[in-house]
Amino acid sequence: MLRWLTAGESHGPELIAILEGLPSGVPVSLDAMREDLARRKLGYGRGSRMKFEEDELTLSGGVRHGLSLGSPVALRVGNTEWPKWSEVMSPEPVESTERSRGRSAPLTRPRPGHADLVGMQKYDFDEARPILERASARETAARVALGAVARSFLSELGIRLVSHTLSIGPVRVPEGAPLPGPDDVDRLDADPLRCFHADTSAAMVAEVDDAKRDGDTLGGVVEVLAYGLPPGLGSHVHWDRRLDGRLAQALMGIQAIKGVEVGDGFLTTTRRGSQAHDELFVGDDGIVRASDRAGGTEGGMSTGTVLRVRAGMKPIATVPHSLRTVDVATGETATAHHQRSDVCAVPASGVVAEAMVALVLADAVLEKFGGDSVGETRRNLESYLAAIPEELRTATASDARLGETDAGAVPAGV
Ligand SMILES: Cc1cc2nc3c(=O)[nH]c(=O)nc-3n(C[C@H](O)[C@H](O)[C@H](O)COP(=O)(O)O)c2cc1C
Ligand SMILES: C=C(O[C@@H]1CC(C(=O)O)=C[C@@H](OP(=O)(O)O)[C@H]1O)C(=O)O
Repeated sequence: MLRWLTAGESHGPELIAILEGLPSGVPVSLDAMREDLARRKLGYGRGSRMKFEEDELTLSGGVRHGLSLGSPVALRVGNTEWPKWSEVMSPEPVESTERSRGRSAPLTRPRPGHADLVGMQKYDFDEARPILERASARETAARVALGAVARSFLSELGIRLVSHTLSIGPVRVPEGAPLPGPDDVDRLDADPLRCFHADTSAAMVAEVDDAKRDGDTLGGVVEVLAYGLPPGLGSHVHWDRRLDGRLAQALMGIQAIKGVEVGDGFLTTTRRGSQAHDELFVGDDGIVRASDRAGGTEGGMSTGTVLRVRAGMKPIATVPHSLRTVDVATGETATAHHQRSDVCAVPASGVVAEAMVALVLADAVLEKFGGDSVGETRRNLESYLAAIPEELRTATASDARLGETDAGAVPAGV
């Protein structure tokens, strides 16, 4: 079992994360983790904070000479902006006069769509600062750093992930556009919206410009693909063991994600049964699925084909053209507080979604194959695959196979 926890506030000194249950022998590279942290800052439409704030990553446990030890991996993502916030976010009490000025001024005009108001009700605060600090997606930096470790473990077993942007507001990748493979990550990261379809990406840039001009914000949809999964991760036997359910929870657990789809998702509900499923044929290397509408799971288990999951993000809640709210200090109608914000953070959400999918898959792999060292996990995986009787074997998922099926087409509707 793999467990993970994060702690830390958006403007605090650092985020802290722990990953428990990782076998020994997994390459853990600070450079690879920093690369993923840099990827999370990408995306046309992110706010100014992404430019001046640095993630200062350090490893505090669980790794020696570049390899995991089997003990909990502990890491810190320091925040270079901390000196400016050390009074506002001081863990020590501060004088009440200091509490009322500048950055410390109470935030009493909660933003609709953010955690501000309900958080104040629930945690008994009279202003939003103590809530927004943890509700902020700054926390996803810690998850992405952990996700890099999970990805390294998975890649030791031949499992590789990629994410891309499917839509920004109303602009979406057309039906039939090719899907990215695991070797397309650099190309995707070079695109302003992490979109695999160049013409759509240009239209997305225009959409972000438009929203920014209007003082507005945008959401969208990202998709994560996992290549090289074995069949049988997760289980049909109990609701909380279903792989699709676990993925949905992990993706919905990302700030602002409001919908998750597996495979063709809601589109499948509009099809007749004869057009909704992936028919089986005898291929050269075993049973072949003729399509990938299901997105790589059946009965809550991975099928061994490419996993395809999507997450839909609502538009950023801190709308520059401020939304109407109530000033809870005066009881008067007001406009919601706004200092700065992202116009669109969908590409960054794709990188976070990739991290969450990696963590869930790594957990499911360990549940199925165990192993205190990565070598043991690999041996167990290989012997499981070798023990599947010839007549039940499916051909291994690969880019080439995906290209031969209709899964290469991006289905309409999300
Ligand atoms: C990568 C990322 C960046 C975000 N940036 C902002 C932002 O700049 N301003 C904002 O108001 N919300 C931002 N959000 C969304 C808020 O964190 C989210 O709206 C808030 O937690 C409430 O959403 P919820 O109802 O899903 O929890 C961002 C989310 C993600 C994933
Ligand atoms: C700091 C990050 O994202 C932040 C997430 C966020 C929110 O409300 O979720 C609001 C913004 O912060 P601020 O309100 O301080 O400008 C984003 O910059 C990050 O992703 O590293």
